[in-house]
Amino acid sequence: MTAITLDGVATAAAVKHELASRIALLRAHGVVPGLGTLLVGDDPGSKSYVAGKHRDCAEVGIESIRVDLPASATTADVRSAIRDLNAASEVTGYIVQLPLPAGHDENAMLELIDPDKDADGLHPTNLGRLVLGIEGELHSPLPCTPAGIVEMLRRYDVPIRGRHVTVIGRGLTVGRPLGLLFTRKGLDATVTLTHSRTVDLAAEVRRADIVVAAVGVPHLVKPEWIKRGAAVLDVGITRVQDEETGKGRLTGDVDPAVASVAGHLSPNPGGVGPMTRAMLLANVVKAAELRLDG
Ligand SMILES: Nc1nc2c(c(=O)[nH]1)N[C@@H](CN(C=O)c1ccc(C(=O)N[C@@H](CCC(=O)O)C(=O)O)cc1)CN2
Repeated sequence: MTAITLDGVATAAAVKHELASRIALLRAHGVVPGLGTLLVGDDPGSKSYVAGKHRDCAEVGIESIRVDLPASATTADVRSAIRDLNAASEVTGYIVQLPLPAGHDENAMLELIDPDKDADGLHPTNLGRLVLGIEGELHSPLPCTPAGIVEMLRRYDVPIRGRHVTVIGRGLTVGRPLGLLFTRKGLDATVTLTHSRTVDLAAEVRRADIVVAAVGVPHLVKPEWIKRGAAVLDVGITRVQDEETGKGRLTGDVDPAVASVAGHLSPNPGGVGPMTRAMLLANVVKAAELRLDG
């Protein structure tokens, strides 16, 4: 068996194409969607992700507003930048790029974001609505990586209802919200959320129809852990040095040999990452549409 590739680049391109016409309609009605980003420090990964988000905005017609603070920024500086973004009328939604440098309390900073401008769905009000299963009029943006994973499975017709999902990693941006999303009414999966203290990780993965690996441990997930035909989504990414070339390259949490057992496999890079970015754009557009309706 060779797994079908869950192509995040192509799927994200399709999502962006669909968004472009909605953005044109918003603009025709005088609503200009604007994404703000707040980046603190000079982590190379975060810088590259933020740059990508601004490129995506330019591609689809969303304005983007960039606020960069040096690594030496104090918590008071970050607080003040968040207050400014809450007040800026051209910013219809924004994100605080994570992780923040050591010494900043991420949860406290996320709590300062105006929930109506929370483009990442990480404010406690929006995460709370996900817990409560509130949908419809009280629009809550979903965290981008979980939303991207579900969207990709949907577009590849991978069944979710009644299926067993094992998520590796309980982080704020992926594992925790993904467990909530998959168990929501309408998606109806059964989820095992594993973490560093899980006793027999291989056994938990072996029973899964869908496996999501989001820990940042290169090639942790082995082919012998995978049920034949399962869908495997490789989210964690690590920068490693290539032994032959000595150059830096990116590697995922899933051993490439998993392709011989899985039914579907997302590459990394080129899988869930581009979908994360596409779902951020979708959140910004949705929030702008609600302004129009309201
Ligand atoms: N505020 C947030 N911070 C972080 C989030 C998030 O959703 N909100 N998620 C991750 C980082 N992230 C988005 O910010 C992100 C990660 C990866 C990609 C991506 O497109 N990756 C490419 C490879 C990119 C490269 O060459 O370095 C891929 O997978 O093909 C986009 C966004 C943590 N922080």
